[in-house]
Amino acid sequence: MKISIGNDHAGTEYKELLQTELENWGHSVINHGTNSEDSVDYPDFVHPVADDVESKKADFGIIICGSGNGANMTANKHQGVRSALCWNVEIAKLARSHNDANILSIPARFVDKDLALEMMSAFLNTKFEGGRHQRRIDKIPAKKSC
Ligand SMILES: O=C(CO)[C@H](O)[C@H](O)[C@H](O)COP(=O)(O)O
Repeated sequence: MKISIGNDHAGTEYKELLQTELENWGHSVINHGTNSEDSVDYPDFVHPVADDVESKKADFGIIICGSGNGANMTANKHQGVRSALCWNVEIAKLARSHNDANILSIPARFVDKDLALEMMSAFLNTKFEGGRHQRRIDKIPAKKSC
């Protein structure tokens, strides 16, 4: 699969680890993240990932910042993006099986590296269940007021 990845300075070390693992698993990675630990602004590195997912240039996105929240909020501004902030393996599986999430947001300062890898594996290997969950995600987009 094609995976687009983005991170700020808080996620650089995790990005390097996750990118290496993704490539070992045979995926191709588009790296939009900073490669330095110098302070940067997460939207600059997350919007390109959401663009890739929105345009279907990538199958999935992985975004990493300190708490995962800023990255997640940024990604969810894009149409067709469902970004999920995850902090354990079960939540990462549910984000796919129930929410059909297409971006995984990882809080690098609150999960260790092994857990980040396990969540990424669970996320990429879990299928959307459809059915009642499809009906619900169809209702997520905000309706325009008159
Ligand atoms: O903005 C964030 C929270 O949603 C990200 O976690 C950032 O990584 C964090 O705010 C960066 O903080 P820093 O003190 O500038 O390193």
